[in-house]
Amino acid sequence: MLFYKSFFKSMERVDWLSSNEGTIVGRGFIIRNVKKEDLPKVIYINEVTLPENYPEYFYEYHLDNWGRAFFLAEVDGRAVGYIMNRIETVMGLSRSFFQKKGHVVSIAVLEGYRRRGIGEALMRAGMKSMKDVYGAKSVYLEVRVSNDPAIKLYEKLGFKKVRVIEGYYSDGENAYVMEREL
Ligand SMILES: CC(=O)SCCNC(=O)CCNC(=O)[C@H](O)C(C)(C)COP(=O)(O)OP(=O)(O)OC[C@H]1O[C@@H](n2cnc3c(N)ncnc32)[C@H](O)[C@@H]1OP(=O)(O)O
Ligand SMILES: [Zn+2]
Repeated sequence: MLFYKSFFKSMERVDWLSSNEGTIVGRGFIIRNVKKEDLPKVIYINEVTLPENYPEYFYEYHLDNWGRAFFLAEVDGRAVGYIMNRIETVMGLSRSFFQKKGHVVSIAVLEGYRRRGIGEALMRAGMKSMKDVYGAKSVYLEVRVSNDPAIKLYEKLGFKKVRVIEGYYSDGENAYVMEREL
């Protein structure tokens, strides 16, 4: 499948061992698209890792509309991480007037499975899909100003802090908006 072949080539780290239809295989983990029956696992990971939680229909809405940019990471058959994205149409100042922008809505990896490349692989899979499948020209996200691990991950992938949103989170914490071209 061309999509996964070019994804394979685009990896900077050489930790992709093989790939086949619908599945990307990394070192000790696989990344694959989320199916409806996976949503309880995604919701579980979200609830144990992040204070930003959503009703089930919110996940279903993203799965129904941008399911090819919604990924699950598994280790030995256990769901350990996910990335949920959406595509928004914005008015661009250059190129075409209306431009598609990817939005990383939520990403998380279970605590015991961090620092082994899963978050980065989820981000790369999501960005690749938002660009190749959905035609996004850029991607952005919000992140707590105190969330160093996530900010480091995004900076490693070329995201830049573009602005601060005061009091973005329900506990009053500010968010950085971070963005990069695709
Ligand atoms: C848009 C949003 O969803 S914002 C909220 C983001 N999600 C969360 O904060 C949930 C809790 N945190 C997590 O789930 C994880 O820490 C994540 C998703 C941020 C990162 O997932 P991981 O699988 O640990 O990331 P991964 O191992 O791929 O790290 C990739 C790079 O990110 C950076 N990084 C990740 N974690 C850290 C850390 N704790 N300290 C410093 N740098 C880090 C490093 O540059 C790392 O590369 P390296 O290992 O070669 O140094
Ligand atoms: Zn957001």
